[in-house]
Amino acid sequence: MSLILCGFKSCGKTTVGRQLATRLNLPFNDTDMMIASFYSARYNNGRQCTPRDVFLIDNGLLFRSIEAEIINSLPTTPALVALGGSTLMNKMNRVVIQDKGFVAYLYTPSDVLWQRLTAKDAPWPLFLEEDNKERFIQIYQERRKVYENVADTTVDTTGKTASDIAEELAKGYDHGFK
Ligand SMILES: Nc1ncnc2c1ncn2[C@@H]1O[C@H](COP(=O)(O)OP(=O)(O)OP(=O)(O)O)[C@@H](O)[C@H]1O
Ligand SMILES: O=C(O)C1=C[C@@H](O)[C@@H](O)[C@H](O)C1
Ligand SMILES: [Mg+2]
Repeated sequence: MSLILCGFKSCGKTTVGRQLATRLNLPFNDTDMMIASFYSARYNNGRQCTPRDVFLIDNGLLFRSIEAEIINSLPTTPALVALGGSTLMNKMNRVVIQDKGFVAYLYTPSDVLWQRLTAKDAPWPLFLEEDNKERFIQIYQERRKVYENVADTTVDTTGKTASDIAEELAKGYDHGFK
């Protein structure tokens, strides 16, 4: 069974996912990184770039279209998948993902996320022109409902280290999430 991590930007999908993949001995598929690799190979003569670079090309349009392809081509064999923060805002992606494996939502309180997002040198593209907390809270609440609807389980990450969260999920995986 594949285990798929979803949640808001900076909740820890990549950090936890990498540790969990090692712990469960599963291949790690981080869709944001796959988008950047796909773009580098197909459009950038193999020159490396970040997911953010791809996002900034046309305010996310190309990013979204590559993302949909990547989601469709995720392996059918067991893997650990870390999604992007907005992957599940697309209905087709939601349908495909729910069919690909067991989805875990990493719930993180908005204040913790706000701190992480505003502490970064490279802010989230959507915030480049709208760097205000009210807008962030609105997006947070909209997305939270979607994550909760899609996910098969929720892990409250409050006060936990990435390795605590990875261990909690690894135990759930080992027991078939019963
Ligand atoms: N449980 C945690 N406690 C403290 N810091 C954390 C925790 N999980 C992740 N972080 C930190 O938060 C930041 C964002 O983590 P990460 O990149 O894993 O998030 P993400 O969900 O993959 O974000 P994105 O949606 O941008 O891919 C990193 O600096 C990471 O070290
Ligand atoms: O929350 C978002 O809107 C995003 C989160 C990242 O993981 C990337 O998928 C991209 O930067 C968009
Ligand atoms: Mg990530």
